[in-house]
Amino acid sequence: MSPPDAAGHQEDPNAASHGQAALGDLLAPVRSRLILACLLEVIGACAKVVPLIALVELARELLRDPVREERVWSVVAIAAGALLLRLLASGAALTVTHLADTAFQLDVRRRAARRLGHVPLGWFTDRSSGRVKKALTDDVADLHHLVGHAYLDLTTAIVAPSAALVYLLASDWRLTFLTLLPVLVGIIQYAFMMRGQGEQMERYQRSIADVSAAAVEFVDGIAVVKTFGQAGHAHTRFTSAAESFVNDFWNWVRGMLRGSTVAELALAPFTTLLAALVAGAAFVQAGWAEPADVLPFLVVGVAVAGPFLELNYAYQHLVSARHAAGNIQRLLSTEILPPTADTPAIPVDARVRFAGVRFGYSDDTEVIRGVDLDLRPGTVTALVGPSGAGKSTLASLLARFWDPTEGHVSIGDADLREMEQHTLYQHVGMVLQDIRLVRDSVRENMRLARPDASDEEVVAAAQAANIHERIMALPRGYDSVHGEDANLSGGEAQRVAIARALLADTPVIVLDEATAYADPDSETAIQNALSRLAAGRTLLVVAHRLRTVTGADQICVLNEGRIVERGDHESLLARGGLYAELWGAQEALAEGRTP
Ligand SMILES: Nc1ncnc2c1ncn2[C@@H]1O[C@H](COP(=O)(O)OP(=O)(O)OP(=O)(O)O)[C@@H](O)[C@H]1O
Repeated sequence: MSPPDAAGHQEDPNAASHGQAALGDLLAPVRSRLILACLLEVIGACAKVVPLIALVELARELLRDPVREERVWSVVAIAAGALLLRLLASGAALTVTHLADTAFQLDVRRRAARRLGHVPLGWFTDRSSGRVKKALTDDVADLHHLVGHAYLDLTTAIVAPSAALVYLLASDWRLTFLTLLPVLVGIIQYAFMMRGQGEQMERYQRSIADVSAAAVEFVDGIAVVKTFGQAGHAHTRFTSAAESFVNDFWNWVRGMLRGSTVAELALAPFTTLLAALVAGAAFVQAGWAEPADVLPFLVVGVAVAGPFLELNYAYQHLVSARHAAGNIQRLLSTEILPPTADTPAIPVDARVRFAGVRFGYSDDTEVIRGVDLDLRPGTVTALVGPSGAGKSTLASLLARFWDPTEGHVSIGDADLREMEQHTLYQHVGMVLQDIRLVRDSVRENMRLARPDASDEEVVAAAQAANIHERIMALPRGYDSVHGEDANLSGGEAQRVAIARALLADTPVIVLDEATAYADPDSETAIQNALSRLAAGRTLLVVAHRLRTVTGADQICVLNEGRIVERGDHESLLARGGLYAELWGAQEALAEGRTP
């Protein structure tokens, strides 16, 4: 399988448009619970309007002569009952949505864990880790707001005004129309303002992304740009992105300022009240209504206009939730390794074979262009060659970071694609250039390879990797936690990784740039550790310093994705080809001569 976004994934700018479908898919398991919650909220929203109507009826009753005490008490009881019902129904609705949200988050995180457990290891770069974090924390939090609150807010914002409207229409349709005229104006004004907002919103999001990118670039590269006296240049990039953001934002807001002031004024409860008062007074004067008939419009009219702004907020949440759902859905559909055959292959020995292997990170550039290579059990094979020749890529195929696009890689006659993951990693161990220690004790970091290893075995592996003394010098020895009280240098972390590989005791080992961090002191320690690791195993070493691999059983010189020379050190030197050239250049450098 080829990497879907190995070159670095850009967030899909059209995520929002795919978002609706994604949202539907993601929420499918909790849809019935959400419907139930919305139905409960409908009851709560209707009950919310009842006390207002009761207030009107109470006022009407109190204006009568004589006052019917019994009726007054029944109206009060209905109002109190409605309040209680509102509390219970909305409380129950909130409980249901929050339970649904918990189930939804668990489902998303489980699906993500299952999916990511089957994506190729090469997919996990810093950038993709950032995407995973964003999707599983920020985007899931955005959806929490939608699932937990916004659907209910939306329901109340639609149902409560509708119920109030029905009551008003039943009281007097002409007064209803006049009272709600400003609301109508406000809604039309809003609709007018919202035209083209999608485009503006996208421009705004792009400006924010530019500012973030410039800020990250500025902060990440500050040491380098300062070293080269270019801090001013990086600073200019950041300020111009920020200025362009401010301009875009101001143009957008300025255009909306007048319109939104008019709309908000028209929708303000005070305006509805004023309209009801003016229209009511006119109707009473004209003899078309009694003063008591105006009361519903003064009290309940406000309930129609008020929730409109809430409707707007709930809609905004829906829009951002769609965007978030798009991101989560893309993470959950990350391309995975094809499933293993029904009868998984098991290696018969530690022989490694690359047969006609071709691979590219993208369809248009091939990095490995037809490699045939045999690694006999118990031998050391070194991959050398110019930078960018494809050495690390070829080695990573043996640990199944990616699958070849053509040909195959096998261990003990078992194609890697036909092996179960755990079988593969029981056979192949890795010490890579990018050493990853997890935030846990040094002991547990080593035990990652074999959780059942005893303390004695851990210490023995650390001794063999020449790192035991250093670990004992840490504040809490083997219990020191990486990143807290165990701050290991690159070379030391590498020896921990070698100890881990020793503990894993796999018959095949991939070593990538095993001497990258070595200072002269630790180089000997690392080399000794490596010799112990190599003993009896099949080793594939990516080497930059040719001196470290002169003893290898076989040295393969890679150039532009092909093996151009192979043999042992002596025979390659005698041949006078690329290897001899690289050797000459490195020796000259080591001796301080110009190559
Ligand atoms: N994850 C990746 N995504 C896309 N391209 C990549 C990736 N890793 C490596 N490449 C590209 O593949 C080519 C081979 O890289 P590779 O790291 O395998 O070469 P190398 O011989 O190990 O180089 P070096 O000695 O400099 O480490 C290079 O052009 C590199 O830019």
